[in-house]
Amino acid sequence: MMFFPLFVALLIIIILRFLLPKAKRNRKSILPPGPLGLPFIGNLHQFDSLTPHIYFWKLSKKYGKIFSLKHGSTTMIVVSSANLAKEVTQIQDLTFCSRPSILGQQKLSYNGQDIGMSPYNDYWRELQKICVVHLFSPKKVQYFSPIRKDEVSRMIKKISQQATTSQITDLSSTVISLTTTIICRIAFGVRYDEETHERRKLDELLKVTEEMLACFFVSDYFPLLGWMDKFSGKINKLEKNFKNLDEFYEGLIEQHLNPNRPKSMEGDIIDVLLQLMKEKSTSIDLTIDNIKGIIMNMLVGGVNTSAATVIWAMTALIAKPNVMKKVQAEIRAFVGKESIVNEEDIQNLPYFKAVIKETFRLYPTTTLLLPRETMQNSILEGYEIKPKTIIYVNVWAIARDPEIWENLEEFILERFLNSNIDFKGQHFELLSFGAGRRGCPAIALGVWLL
Ligand code: HEM
Repeated sequence: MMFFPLFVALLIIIILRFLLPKAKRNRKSILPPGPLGLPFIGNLHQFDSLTPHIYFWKLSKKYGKIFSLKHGSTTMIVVSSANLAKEVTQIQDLTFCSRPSILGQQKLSYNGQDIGMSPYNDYWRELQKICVVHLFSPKKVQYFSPIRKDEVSRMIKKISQQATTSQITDLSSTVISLTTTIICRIAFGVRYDEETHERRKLDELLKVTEEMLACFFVSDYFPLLGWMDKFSGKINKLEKNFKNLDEFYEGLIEQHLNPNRPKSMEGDIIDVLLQLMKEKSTSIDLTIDNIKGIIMNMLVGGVNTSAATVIWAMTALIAKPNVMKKVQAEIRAFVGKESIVNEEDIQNLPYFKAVIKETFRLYPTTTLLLPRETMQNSILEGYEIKPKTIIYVNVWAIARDPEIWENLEEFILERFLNSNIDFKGQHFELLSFGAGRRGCPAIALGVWLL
């Protein structure tokens, strides 16, 4: 009975929409085309949250390289071509470079006090500067090189031992463990041994954090229905996750402030940030919450992206034994008796470099980049885009654009052997790290000097 007035109102809206002369409807339509949604919820009921990039790719086949959707009152635009990606991330970067405020992300980033989820403002600009100069500069990336070498050597030893005792190696968990350990050592100077209680606790904490960051909260689209998130238990889970993370960061910061801290903490990311805070050498007052937000970015932005890239590359090579043989031969010829490739030598391994590029093309880890939010009115491909519109760049679809790539579903290294296309944000057909102001600030760390 309670829903009857709502039902009548919706019915009237639908009837009016269809009774309106077509010309008048068109005149109102300044947005790019897109699938017809329902009143109030828009296209939410059609959304595929597990593989949104594939869903968007299918829509782009029907509605074009730029299309729009509505989620509640939020307008979303999806672009699926290299030219439009360039428009969004380079030509009109300043218009499209903010981030939407999404409940889970806001909470876990201390209200956007991190780098990734912060809106575009003075605060974000200063953090970006800190990243470029202090955290992920070529010198700093080089400084962490012994950590990467040590961890890769340990992994090789473990795999060799497993091979000699005929044990099966679980590639995914081995690689995820590697990237988690490296990021923990770089960010806060601690090595959590596998199979320890502390390590299992951290892995679980990260798992729930990823889940909360990707979680759908009704209140993001229907603020008046926020009670539904409480009712479903999501808010409780988010609060608990936040509290656990906060305690974890507090413990680490306390250890760093202790004069008897282990030597491994000297020069790590928390150490650098605490130093900057103490010196007051930045144009904003860096706070402990800022440091916590940045640590969260490193854990969330660094672990799974790097691991997934390695896992995809290995999967592609296993499926193509001939290509695998060629890459192995190139590496063995170069390495000689050494058991590990020095990072600076990767420049001399063109076939191996092509593996990385082709993996980034076919299996980008951040398939839609991070969502951008428009800061002002703008025109994109002739359409009028209002402020606070959310923009997605479908990198996964661009990698499947037949106007750019031949045999696009095939893992073919030759396409990169005699080409200058790279993934550093200047070639919009290969945007694995994004581009422009909001492009990945840790690209050098992400690819270890490639
Ligand atoms: C293979 C590894 C990695 C890949 C493929 C990757 C990819 C990306 C992508 C696609 C974006 C969004 C760019 C955009 O919206 O235009 C991004 C942003 C970001 N990444 Fe990475 N990333 C990697 C490694 C890392 C690492 C190791 C860290 C930190 C230790 C990191 C920290 C960040 C941060 C903080 C942002 C947000 C930048 C901003 O909004 O201003 N990433 N990354």
